Amino acid sequence: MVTMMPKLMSNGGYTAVLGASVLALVPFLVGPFQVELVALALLYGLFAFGLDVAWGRAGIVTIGQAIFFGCGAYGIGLAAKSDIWAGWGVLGALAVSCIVAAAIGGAGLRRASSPSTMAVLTLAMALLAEKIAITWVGVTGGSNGLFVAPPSDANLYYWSALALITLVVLATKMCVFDRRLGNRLTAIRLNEQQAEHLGIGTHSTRVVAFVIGAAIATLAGAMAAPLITTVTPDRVGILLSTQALVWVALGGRGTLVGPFAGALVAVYGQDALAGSVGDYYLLILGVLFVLSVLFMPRGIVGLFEKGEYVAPIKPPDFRKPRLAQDTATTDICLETRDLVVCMGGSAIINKLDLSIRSSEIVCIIGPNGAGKSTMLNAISGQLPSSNGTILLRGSYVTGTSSSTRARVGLSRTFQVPSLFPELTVGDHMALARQEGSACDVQPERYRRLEQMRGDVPVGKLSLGERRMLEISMALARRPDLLLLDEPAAGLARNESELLVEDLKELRQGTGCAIVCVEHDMELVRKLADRVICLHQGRILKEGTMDQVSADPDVRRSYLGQR
Ligand SMILES: Nc1ncnc2c1ncn2[C@@H]1O[C@H](COP(=O)(O)OP(=O)(O)OP(=O)(O)O)[C@@H](O)[C@H]1O
Repeated sequence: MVTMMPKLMSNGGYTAVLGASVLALVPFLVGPFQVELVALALLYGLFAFGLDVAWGRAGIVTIGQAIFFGCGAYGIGLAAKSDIWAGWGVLGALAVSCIVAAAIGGAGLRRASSPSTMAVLTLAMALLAEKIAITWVGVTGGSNGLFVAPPSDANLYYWSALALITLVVLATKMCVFDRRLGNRLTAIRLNEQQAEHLGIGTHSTRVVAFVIGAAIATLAGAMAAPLITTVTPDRVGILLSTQALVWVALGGRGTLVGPFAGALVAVYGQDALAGSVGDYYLLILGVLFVLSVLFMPRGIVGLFEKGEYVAPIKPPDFRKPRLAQDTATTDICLETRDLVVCMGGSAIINKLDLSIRSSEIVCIIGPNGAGKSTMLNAISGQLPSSNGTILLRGSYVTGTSSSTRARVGLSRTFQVPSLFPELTVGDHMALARQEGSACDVQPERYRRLEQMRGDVPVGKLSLGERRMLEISMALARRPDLLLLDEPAAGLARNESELLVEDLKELRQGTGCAIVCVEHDMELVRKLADRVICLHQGRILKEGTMDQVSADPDVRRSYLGQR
């Protein structure tokens, strides 16, 4: 079995340790001023690394990351002002940062939000934080800021900073990137829709990543405060936030050393060019950002990258969440009552009553635009229903997310296979099993696909193989109900016939109920226990294929077109 996840950077941990060992020699090579400059650049790198957890790994566009860096710096400034142990300043700043990040993430990363929501929210928060820092003179010192004594021993401080950075980077790699959370972040970044349907709570996962990034930035800010010496409002502001974005883009998003490389280049560039280009340096930085996004999408590190790291996945125990139970639990697997789905002001699904038994294979047919895909989307939680109820295995799931429904036992596939670009077949299955079960039941053909094509990226698969892989992933959860949206579309006749055999083998082996939207009437005839013809969002006729196809209304509205 393939148990590897892709590819985020080459031998990341070793690179980090090797880099730290080389950097430890810096105090032997340069004077105290330069040592402090390198320390500050590395701490900016740590700040950018925190940003990269949010942006590079979780795809969260944040324009106000300096709020958290500044929070750490002000924590130390306030501790110095109050003459208390600096550790209290760090702990207080961490607590404030995590709470603020959780609040911003909770509000800005909801399912209904677009990426720009988070960008605008963090931008507004950074402007607000800067305003507060300027006006709350009694606490923050206003524009004059707070003084923090510089380190008495530059070399010792440098090594302490380096140790902290190495520790944070390795801990983040081992406890986040190489673990289940890291795999989830990869999945969400590559294909959020499929991640949801695998059962990954995309909202909570992203919020956790954002909070981790904020905590790292806070630590960086706290450690940098004695090097900055005066903590002023610009430490929480927009300029530093956008500079950090440039550092990450320049160094390489989603890599361990990229944010550090970007920060080092930028800080040293600024130092070297400050005299000659003055404020134009920011313009140069902006141009660098655009160029690196356009021509070096993986930044400086990407230029040297060969392989990427692989993280073992430990498949968890399969658990289904508890939901409110309906009183009459039967062998009914799926039930919709008076289901209404409105889009563009009209009811696409109109008071649909549907009942699917365990182990039953039901094919949904109907003319284009009848609402078949909409029905699947509403049942799987991708579309909200406007009215009515949906029960899965007797549990009310109306209004719940796709990931919750996946955890209750619903899996689905899409008209166009929804996979994770860049990942291999083995990666897909490892990810699906991480969220599902290690002992899933797969038809023979699917097992062979995984064994023989495990290392093949999905982009190189045929349509038939992609469809098989998508179904195979859906099965990793050992679902009670499998929804298939036109699984035979684009397949050759012999592939469709194999698909029928696969689905029957699956039903036989697992007792899973299957609801299959399909236009291929030959396939429907061979596969279905029951056929439902949908028309204008309502059931026009249901029964065996012979009963449905003999119905005059069905012939007029649908079969006449075929
Ligand atoms: N986002 C949307 N906003 C408004 N109307 C929509 C939207 N998506 C789909 N519709 C409409 O809903 C109706 C049902 O679409 P749906 O895709 O569910 O039909 P279908 O039965 O699956 O058709 P097909 O067999 O062609 O896939 C169509 O008339 C379509 O135009």
